[in-house]
Amino acid sequence: MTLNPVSTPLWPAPYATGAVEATVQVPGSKSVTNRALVLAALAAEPGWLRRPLRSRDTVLMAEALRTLGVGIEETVSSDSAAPGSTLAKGGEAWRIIPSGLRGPATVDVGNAGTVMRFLPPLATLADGDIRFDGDPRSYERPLHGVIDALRALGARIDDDDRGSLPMTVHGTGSLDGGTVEIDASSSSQFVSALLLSAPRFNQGVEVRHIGPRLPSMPHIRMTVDMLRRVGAQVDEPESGGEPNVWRVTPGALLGRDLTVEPDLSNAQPFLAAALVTGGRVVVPDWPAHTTQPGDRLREIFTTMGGSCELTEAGLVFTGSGRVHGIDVDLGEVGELTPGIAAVAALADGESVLRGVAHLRLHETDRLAALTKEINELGGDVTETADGLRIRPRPLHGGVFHTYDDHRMATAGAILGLVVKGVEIENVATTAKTLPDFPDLWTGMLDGTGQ
Ligand SMILES: O=C(O)C1=C[C@@H](OP(=O)(O)O)[C@@H](O)[C@H](O)C1
Ligand SMILES: C=C(OP(=O)(O)O)C(=O)O
Repeated sequence: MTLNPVSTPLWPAPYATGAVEATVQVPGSKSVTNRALVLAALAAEPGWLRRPLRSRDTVLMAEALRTLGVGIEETVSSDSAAPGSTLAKGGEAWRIIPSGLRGPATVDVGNAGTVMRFLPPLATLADGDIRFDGDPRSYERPLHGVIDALRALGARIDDDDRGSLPMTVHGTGSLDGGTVEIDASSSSQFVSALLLSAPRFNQGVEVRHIGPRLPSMPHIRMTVDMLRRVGAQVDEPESGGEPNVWRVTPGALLGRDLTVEPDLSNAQPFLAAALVTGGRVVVPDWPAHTTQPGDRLREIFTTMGGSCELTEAGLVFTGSGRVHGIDVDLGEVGELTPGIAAVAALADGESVLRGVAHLRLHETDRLAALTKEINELGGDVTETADGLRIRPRPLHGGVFHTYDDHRMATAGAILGLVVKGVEIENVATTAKTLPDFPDLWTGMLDGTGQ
């Protein structure tokens, strides 16, 4: 793929003149918010979503569901935490009122993998035609697994034989469901998409992954866990089922009251700030148990030189002043790769990041983008067949292009903390999952003496 840097406003990445010391309240998880919206829309009764993430990806999901007839009422309450929750008080709560799904309608997926993959199965349950369109990049991201599977399960989809967007799902109000084989090696979201709507398919679903290694298993665990919490019956490999096979039984879903955890993958740049400056960052409300892949940062950033402790105040992450290289398979936690690559470029030794070939089909070709942008600041990164080899070298300032990728922008900001003169092109792209990023970042540095 050719990377075309575009010319948009530059954001001078703040330089930290000392060790970062801060507490950062990280907004809610994109993956939890968008799963919860889909499950609530399919439920048999209204539900609540507290402290949802409000970002481009989640607003696109909410807007799409509204277009299909679902009621989503937004309230700002003085106490949006569920009773008994340890989460700080205040924030938003969304009430989701399911109703018969209907077309004709057009869904804008933007460049949200969760919207473009999770909603076509739901659209088969709508009465009428649902057209899906999105950003130019959404046309290039893999969707064939969802389209082919839905056809095999009884849906009619018009995609002009492209296997990608734009496309129209001709909803008939129901889907047979049944057994389907898919190759989900390019995105775990194919599996999650089919499972999430399956309780409403006439026969439920049996999804069999056939093909090379499936990425992002924690995200599939999150899907299974959230389905079970709303009353669905799911059989899966990790509870004694057949490897690579998931089964969902048809049945009504409950309307729940769910409080969204902070987005642990979006906690990454803040933890990285402590790591690369030898400082200390506290992330309140870090869950003791979670399916979020970002929880792996505790182990990965400890190997890279920091230490962490889960306390009443949240996760306390402390840098040691040294950053070490790492040899790690990130296949399960691919979305952490850009931030780990940025830290690795500042380490005292070589890093090899493996198992993430599928990142070439994320928001941008992340392997090419990281290689090009870190090298343009003086780095030495090479692409391997399934990842990156990073040999740290002294870096210098320059423009860090982001290619409409939120995680490229936050990776550039990590570098800018310790490399003077880094300018991030289009930092606004962080709005995909973390709209307040520039303010959160400068707020973190207030008092650090930048
Ligand atoms: O299901 C989800 O919420 C996600 C699954 C992963 O997708 P892939 O399996 O396509 O990498 C991850 O990278 C993405 O950020 C979110
Ligand atoms: C890959 C990502 O997003 P998406 O949900 O669009 O796939 C990501 O957030 O890193």
